[in-house]
Amino acid sequence: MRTYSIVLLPGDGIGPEVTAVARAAMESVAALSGFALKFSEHAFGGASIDRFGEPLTAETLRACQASDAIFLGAVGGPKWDKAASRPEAGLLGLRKALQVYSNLRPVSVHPALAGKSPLRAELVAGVDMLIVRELTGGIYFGARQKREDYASDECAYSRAEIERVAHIAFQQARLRRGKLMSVDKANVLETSRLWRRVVSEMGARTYPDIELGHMYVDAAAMHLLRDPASFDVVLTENMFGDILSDEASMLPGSIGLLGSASLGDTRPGVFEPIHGSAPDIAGQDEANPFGAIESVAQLFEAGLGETEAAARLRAAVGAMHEAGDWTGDLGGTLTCSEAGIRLIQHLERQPAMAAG
Ligand SMILES: NC(=O)c1ccc[n+]([C@@H]2O[C@H](COP(=O)([O-])OP(=O)(O)OC[C@H]3O[C@@H](n4cnc5c(N)ncnc54)[C@H](O)[C@@H]3O)[C@@H](O)[C@H]2O)c1
Ligand SMILES: CC(C)[C@H](C(=O)O)[C@@H](O)C(=O)O
Ligand SMILES: [Mg+2]
Repeated sequence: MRTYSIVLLPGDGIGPEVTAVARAAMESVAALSGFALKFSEHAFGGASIDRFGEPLTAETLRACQASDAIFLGAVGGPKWDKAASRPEAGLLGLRKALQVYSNLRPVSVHPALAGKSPLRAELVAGVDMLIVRELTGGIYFGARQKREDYASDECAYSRAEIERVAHIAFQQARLRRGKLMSVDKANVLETSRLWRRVVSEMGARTYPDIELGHMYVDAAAMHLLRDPASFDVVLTENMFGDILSDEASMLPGSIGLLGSASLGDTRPGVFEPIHGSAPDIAGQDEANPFGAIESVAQLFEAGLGETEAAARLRAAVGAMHEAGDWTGDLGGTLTCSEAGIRLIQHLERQPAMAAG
């Protein structure tokens, strides 16, 4: 039987809560789809600081490198805000070490969710976009200085770093509606001027079939709310992508819904919901696990090539939306763990439904 090794990094706050649901869903789908998963779980982020004094140990990194795919819950929290090495540094270290330079964050609005957005239902109806965020460069990884009354963070990009993530975005656009919007701040930043020049050259030379546009990030933040359904693939650098994807999570109505795939040129990829550790609701079994579940669907599809398993999972989530089976952030009554149990019930009903 096909067997894959999966590393689980539950992390902190609601991370372990959504990871428990993700693991149960993975086990259920694997059994239904006829493959096996071998899990190993490791402390990561704040949990790893507490046990080992650092957010990402060499042993955890080795286990990740030897796996087929990594599922990550979330890291961080006020407890470690003053730690010498923060939980978030472990996350950045993992992304860099694995060279997962492209982060794919799909944003779509299931018809049953149209009334859940703070935007009018008719504005968000039909939203289906993919944010491709550069993940291992830019200001997150530039040189830093820190003195008592002065600090600096450098933002740098090379042509090669821009080209490799832009290829991913152009190729995704080909698989979708053929539109790519590159977002930068080329009216101010040198890195953005290079970004725009490189992406434009690639569009003209290699992807003339793709309808390529450019927007400044401030205008993009506005257009995302004015006409979100007009976006197909959005390509942007590391920090702009972080910010725009949290903004875009309000189109379907909750940050708890969005998943992501962080991919490099080889396995393993890292699959994680876009939200954080949510200290305000941690420990209360209130978190929405659907972002984690969407990340599992991406793990199956982009990480393992198990597309049928991903489809099963997404169909079960769709059935839950149709039934109004939601957690409190969407106005539902389910706890996080109840949502997980309900999801597995929907999954197990599927084959019978298909046969009947
Ligand atoms: N990938 C990651 O691990 C990741 C991502 C973002 C933030 N963080 C870290 O998480 C910590 C908290 O950050 P924050 O509060 O700015 O962002 P957050 O995403 O944790 O929470 C923002 C708000 O969204 C809500 N929320 C988040 N996920 C939810 C879910 N699944 N269901 C329902 N509601 C949800 C929270 O309750 C909170 O009100 C920080 O330490 C931050 O660095 C980690
Ligand atoms: C926790 C933080 C380092 C991380 C980021 O900024 O990339 C998070 O916000 C995310 O979106 O995955
Ligand atoms: Mg973020």
